[in-house]
Amino acid sequence: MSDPVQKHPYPDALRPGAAPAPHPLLAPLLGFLGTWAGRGRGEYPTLAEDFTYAQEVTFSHDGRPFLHYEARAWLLDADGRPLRPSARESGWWRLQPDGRVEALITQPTGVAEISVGRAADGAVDLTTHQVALAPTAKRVDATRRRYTLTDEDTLTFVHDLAAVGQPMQHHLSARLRRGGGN
Ligand code: HEM
Repeated sequence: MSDPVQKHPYPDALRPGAAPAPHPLLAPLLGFLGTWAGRGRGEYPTLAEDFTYAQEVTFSHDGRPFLHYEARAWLLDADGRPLRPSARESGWWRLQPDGRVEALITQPTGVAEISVGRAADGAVDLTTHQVALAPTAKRVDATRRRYTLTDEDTLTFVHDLAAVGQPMQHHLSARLRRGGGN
């Protein structure tokens, strides 16, 4: 006889005040914890048109010195209605002493990024340390990601991309609100 399946004894926390207590190294990014939703715009010189998208992002932790990160986007039509699923990614942001961050992020497009940067004053700036590509993935050379808490309920995001033979330049900008809405 096997034991009955138990509920996970160590669920993730989505708020700084929830159990488990956040690891002290999470301090610079405590304001990121939770679920965010909002809209953004994107472009790239290889694309015929700019696009508008909506996105949900979640940061959680289990008491250890890393965040679990998950983001799902979908494209919107000119009237703001959902058009189709778009980029999604998930990963782990490892917080180091002095606010250093090592982020491991994977995408279903066959791209795995390791980015490094710093977190301070509710902002983090990540640049590529290494990109690994699945054999059929499009070529991605590097990214730069900046996340900024402009107030406790607003997270802005800017993403630059060097890919498919193009130099580093703007791909995405978004403004997310805590718990949803725009
Ligand atoms: C909110 C997140 C994102 C959205 C909404 C988004 C949206 C798009 C869209 C609409 C396209 C055009 C192709 C298509 O229709 O699917 C595209 C292309 C592309 N995106 Fe993104 N993207 C996102 C994040 C990313 C990230 C994180 C990366 C890389 C790390 C990336 C790399 C690329 C590349 C390489 C292309 C192909 C360009 C080409 O072949 O000309 N995107 N993206």
